[in-house]
Parts: sequence; C-alpha cells; structure tokens
Amino acid sequence: MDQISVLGAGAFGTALAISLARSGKTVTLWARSEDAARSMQSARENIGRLPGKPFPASLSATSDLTQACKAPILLLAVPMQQLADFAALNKSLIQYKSLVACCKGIDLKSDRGPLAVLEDLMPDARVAILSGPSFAVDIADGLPTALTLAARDKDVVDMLQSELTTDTIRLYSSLDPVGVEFGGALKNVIAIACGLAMGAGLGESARAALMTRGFSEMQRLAARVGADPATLSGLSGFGDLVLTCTSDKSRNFSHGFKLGTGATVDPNVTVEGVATAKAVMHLARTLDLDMPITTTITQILDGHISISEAVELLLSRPLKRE
Ligand SMILES: NC(=O)C1=CN([C@@H]2O[C@H](COP(=O)(O)OP(=O)(O)OC[C@H]3O[C@@H](n4cnc5c(N)ncnc54)[C@H](OP(=O)(O)O)[C@@H]3O)[C@@H](O)[C@H]2O)C=CC1
Ligand SMILES: O=C(CO)COP(=O)(O)O
Repeated sequence: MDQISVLGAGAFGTALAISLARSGKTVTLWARSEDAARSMQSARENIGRLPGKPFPASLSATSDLTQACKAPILLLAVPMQQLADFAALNKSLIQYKSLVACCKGIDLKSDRGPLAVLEDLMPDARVAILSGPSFAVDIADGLPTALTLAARDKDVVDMLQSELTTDTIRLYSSLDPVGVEFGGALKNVIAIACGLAMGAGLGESARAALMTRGFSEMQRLAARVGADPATLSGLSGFGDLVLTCTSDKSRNFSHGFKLGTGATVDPNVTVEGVATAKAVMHLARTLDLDMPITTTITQILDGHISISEAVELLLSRPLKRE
C-alpha cells in the first residue's frame, strides 16, 4: 500500500506527511481550507503551520476530502476536541479505511480518548493510535524519533507498523491502545503544571517532583480505565512526559510557563492539556480517584486559585507513603 492520506494540515499532520513522502509513499495532505491547500501546493510548504519545511515531490495538498479519502490508510491529525465531530460528519468517507488517530487528549463531551471516540462512532472500523515523544519540527527535519502505534487487533497494528515506519520514525507496536491514548493525553496536563512551576520560579526540583508525582497520577487513572500501567512507562507516557515537561518547544509547557510569569497566552495556539485537564477531572470524580496535581492545575487554569495558593495546597496535603 503506497498511498496514505493525512487529514488535518496542522504542524503534526504536515510533519508526518513530509516524513512518509520522503520515505517513498505517495501522500495526500488534506486541509479544510481551500486557500491553505492551494498555498501549500504552490509554495511546496505549509507556511501557516510548519514554515520552512519543504514538501517532497510525492506529497500533494488538497481541500477535496473525497479525493483524500481514496487512500486505504488515513491519519487523523485534527485537534482532539475536533475529532468526534470531524469523524461523525465524514463517517461515510472514512469508516471502511484503516484509521490512525494522531491527536493527544481526552474528548470533553465523552471523556474518551481518540481511539475510543472513533470506535464508539464506527465499531467495525480498523482503528489505531499513534503517540509518543515527537515535535513536528523534529519529524519534518528528519531527526530520529521513536513512537508507539497501538491497536486492539494484532493484524491491524502489524500492518500499520510496517506501512507507517519511515526512514527516521521508528515505530514500536502495542496492543494496549487505552494505555497509549491515556499516556499521550495525560502528559500534557503535567507539562502545563511544569511550565507553571518554571514560569513562577519554583525551581527544577519542583518540576522533577511534579513530573514524578504527575506520572503516578497518570498511571493510577490509566489503570482505572483499563490500561496496563506498564504501557505508561513507554514512549507514550514516560517518554512523552520527559520531552514535553522539559522543552520550551512544547506548547503545553509554554502555555503553563507564560501563565506562571503572568504573561498573556494566545488563544489560537493548540494546547491540548487545557481541555484534557477538565475531562480528567470529570473522570477522577466519576471514578473517585485522588488526582491532586490535575485538580490544582484545573483550579489555576479556571482562575480559582493563584500559583502560591496551589503550592500551599499541595505541600499541606496529609503525609503518605510514596
Ligand atoms: N505539533 C506537534 O509537535 C505534535 C502534535 N501532536 C498532536 O497533533 C494534534 C494536532 O496538533 P497540531 O498539528 O500541532 O495542531 P496545529 O495547531 O498546528 O493545527 C491544527 C490543525 O487542525 C485543523 N483543524 C482544526 N479543526 C479542524 C476541523 N474541525 N476539521 C479539520 N481540520 C481542523 C486546523 O485547520 P486550520 O488551519 O484551518 O485552522 C489546523 O490545520 C494535537 O492533538 C497534538 O497534540 C502530536 C505530536 C506532536
Ligand atoms: O506532543 C508533543 C510532543 O510529543 C507536542 O507537544 P505540545 O502539543 O505541547 O507542543
């Protein structure tokens, strides 16, 4: 299968399309905006979302979804909170294809991860999730990256692993999509927490504490929704947590950092952790789970408490075993 389409022409979708095309696939990148698709076709780059990363010859951009959906493998790279509506609206075009969700987050309306959202809508579709530590610019630059590709079905994951591995993206397979989708979603909330801490000058020791205790929250929640906690120690979990919590290339980290310094944030930037933190709070309440870091971050994001009040709250919790 040499044809792949990427639906959603943001930074990540564009980077994946470039890497796949560079590795010999014929790739179609679909943008919802006709102007954006036309501009990409003529400039041979995505000036709006991933500037300076040239398109290989076998990559074409279009705003014609019917044409894009002719490929047997479709990568869905729209932001998490758009995924359910996008898939529902275009179900007839995508339901018999191999679908790979490439977004990271929990849907606010259903409290479900990307793979579960697709499965709920299309129970018979072949669905998988791609997640792990990878900045779009690194992928587009051809720097080496390792990601996890997960599906419930072994044949589906084996086929997609071989089709989507590129010269520079090494894919590990997993049969625990719930662990993979929750690992990718939850790390963004902890990255906002780390950004807040660094922006507010709380120091690197505080960041390490947030990463470690945040990881513990991630594992607890993932286990309760049916994931194997060991999956969270992999690329889509620990791996992505390390990347996102320690790099100012991360939009989630930078969002927290800006709030920590008191700067204003750009509402047009995709910061998946903000909505995901709210969805995690619904889940934590439903499952009666203690998630102190996520709770505190949600209260800060909602403007209910200040960062110094958050520090006081976290430090004054009853002492416990690690
Ligand atoms: N950037 C990165 O380094 C990485 C991102 N990801 C994940 O990939 C997902 C997408 O992020 P990213 O590409 O960075 O986001 P961007 O902010 O770069 O782009 C979002 C894209 O989604 C499009 N879009 C938004 N809503 C819809 C919709 N309803 N239908 C169709 N297209 C839509 C936007 O179109 P328009 O331009 O018309 O607004 C835009 O092209 C996120 O879940 C993110 O966590 C994962 C790994 C790395
Ligand atoms: O998921 C990512 C890296 O793996 C990208 O992180 P941001 O969305 O925070 O930029």
